[in-house]
Amino acid sequence: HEGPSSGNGPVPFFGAHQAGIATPVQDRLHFASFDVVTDDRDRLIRMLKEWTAAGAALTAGHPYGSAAGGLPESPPDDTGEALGLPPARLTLTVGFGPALFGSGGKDRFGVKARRPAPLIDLPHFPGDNLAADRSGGDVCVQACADDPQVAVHAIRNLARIGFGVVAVRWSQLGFGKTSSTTPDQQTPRNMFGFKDGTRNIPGDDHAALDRYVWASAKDGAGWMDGGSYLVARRIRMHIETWDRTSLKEQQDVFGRMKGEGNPYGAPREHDPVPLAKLPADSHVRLAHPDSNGGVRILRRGYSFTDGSDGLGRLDAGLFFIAYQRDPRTQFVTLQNKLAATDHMNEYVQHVGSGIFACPPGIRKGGFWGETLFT
Ligand SMILES: C=CC1=C(C)c2cc3[nH]c(cc4nc(cc5[nH]c(cc1n2)c(C)c5CCC(=O)O)C(CCC(=O)O)=C4C)c(C)c3C=C
Ligand SMILES: [Fe+2]
Repeated sequence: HEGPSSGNGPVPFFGAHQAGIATPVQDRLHFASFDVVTDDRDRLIRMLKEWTAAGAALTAGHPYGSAAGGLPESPPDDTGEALGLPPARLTLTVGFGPALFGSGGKDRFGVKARRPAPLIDLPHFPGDNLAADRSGGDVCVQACADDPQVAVHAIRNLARIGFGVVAVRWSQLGFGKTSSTTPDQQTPRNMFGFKDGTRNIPGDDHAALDRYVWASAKDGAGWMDGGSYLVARRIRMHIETWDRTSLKEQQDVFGRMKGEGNPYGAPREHDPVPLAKLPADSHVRLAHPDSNGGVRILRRGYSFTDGSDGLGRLDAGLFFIAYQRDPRTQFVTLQNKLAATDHMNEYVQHVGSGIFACPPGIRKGGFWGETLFT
């Protein structure tokens, strides 16, 4: 796989693909969605160039500019709370939402004609209860690191640099990665206590990445060649209900055993899934490629717990992140299937949503979004 799978070191910032997609999953997430608050295309481009310079510094473990040695009369360039911390495998992944390309007769930044066909407005799915203030956005940044302070510092400083050009619309902290892109590691567990990420696309399976994750110029939008489409869903999990549910019912929901993580009808976690042995409405049977014409996605989600909800219930769940080549045939196909009959729907609800076109990797001397804006 690309980059180290543990340790405090840096993950390369420049390359053919953005880091944070196929690179090994870190422990922590700070995901931010921004609205662009100016109509000035040149200002937006200038900010993306400055974000790029900052991204290169921060992912290498350096402050962006001066944190404590600058002019006493000015606020420091860098806010400083990551001084002395290692890079912690920080990755920053940028994406562009549908609204950036304009709607109706408006073409805010002169890119309307370049909106890629896969960057759809997601349809309403049965059971969705989406909050506007946790959905959408013009630009997203996924910051992942093994230290939450490093991920939060990165988003905070990008927001600071972007003042006057972008404003945070919503953001989400995550912990306890729920999927692995390195199958040699132990599979992490989600808030339901189940191993999550067993059958994910591994970050070193280049054939599968080319087929299911990396967009291609052949798909229509040349500027997205080597990029990927990100779908994010804030999925609330009804923990208290789940915790009163029998072990058998919990296992029936997934069609996998809670301890080992093996599928019904097979002894080991990574054994092929004997689909006919799983309940017809189980999550794994419904999400499996063989139930969906071969469709696969790269999952890279995190658990979240944002305290309690004021009614004594944990405000917890899964911040689901999936990367794919075309959401129309991948996420939408799967979510239509799951929303209709997944047994898990008794215990979860989708409350936030976003879709973003993540451009290809940055070349040295280039900038985030260069292929879109030039
Ligand atoms: C639209 C896609 C998916 C959503 C939304 C989703 C939500 C979700 N999933 C879990 C827990 C598990 N999911 C597992 C497997 C799995 N899930 C999806 C897709 C979505 N999940 C896929 C494609 C797969 C793999 C299917 C396969 O090929 O077998 C598993 C089993 C372990 C694993 O393989 O990862 C668990 C557990 C939760 C809790 C959740 C929303 C809260
Ligand atoms: Fe799942």
